[in-house]
Amino acid sequence: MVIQLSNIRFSYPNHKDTPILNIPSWSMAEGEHCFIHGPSGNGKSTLLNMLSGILLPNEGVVCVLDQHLNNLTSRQRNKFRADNIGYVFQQFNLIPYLDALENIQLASYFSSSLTKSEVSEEMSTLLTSLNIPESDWNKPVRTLSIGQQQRIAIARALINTPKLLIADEPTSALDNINRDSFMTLLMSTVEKNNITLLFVSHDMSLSQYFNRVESLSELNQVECSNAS
Ligand SMILES: Nc1ncnc2c1ncn2[C@@H]1O[C@H](COP(=O)(O)OP(=O)(O)OP(=O)(O)O)[C@@H](O)[C@H]1O
Repeated sequence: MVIQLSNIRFSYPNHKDTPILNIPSWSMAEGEHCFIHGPSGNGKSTLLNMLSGILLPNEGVVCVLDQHLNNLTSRQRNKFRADNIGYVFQQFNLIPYLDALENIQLASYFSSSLTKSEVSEEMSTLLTSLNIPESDWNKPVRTLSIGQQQRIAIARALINTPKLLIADEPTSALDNINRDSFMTLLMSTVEKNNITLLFVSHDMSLSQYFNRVESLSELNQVECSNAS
């Protein structure tokens, strides 16, 4: 299993009496493309932060790629995340004054899986396959279009050849045309690289791209709804 959650309970330290997650059991197998939907505030980002080892549960076991994240120190979890998990964020989180190559290089800096020359080669391959013309690779990303920035964010998420890709509302800043081309590109890229994909969004129209669709409120048994 790529993800295995058992008896998870989580609440934020400053809101101990407000449980956010209560997940008895949930898993994802290698190669699955899973879409989890839920309204704003019902714990999607909290779940993703737990799967990537940024947050630990108060109870239960988080197992990713056969590694119990609970057993790792925070430093080990950071390394594990850099080596194994790609992340595409809602607001891209690119550094605006750095160019495409520098933004991608930064992600590779935290992982030891590739040498410097392998990183250069892989960056060229990814940017080319994601349709970013070479003439744009050295421009500050803030001067590129939103669609191009989004594609650079995919390249950055894939540079360390992750086995698991996590996407948190990555289409929220895109118009319909850019959204559809982003989704088509994302799905063909994960398919080609045999990457397991977990994608969360409130936008149900995106579910058509996935072979597994779940509602967070069904897998999360938390008693009172946090959704706003
Ligand atoms: N650091 C925090 N401290 C305390 N409460 C938090 C913290 N982060 C999130 N929450 C609360 O936890 C609940 C779930 O938040 P979360 O961000 O996981 O939801 P979400 O489904 O991702 O929402 P959105 O779609 O709006 O991003 C919300 O009620 C939120 O207010």
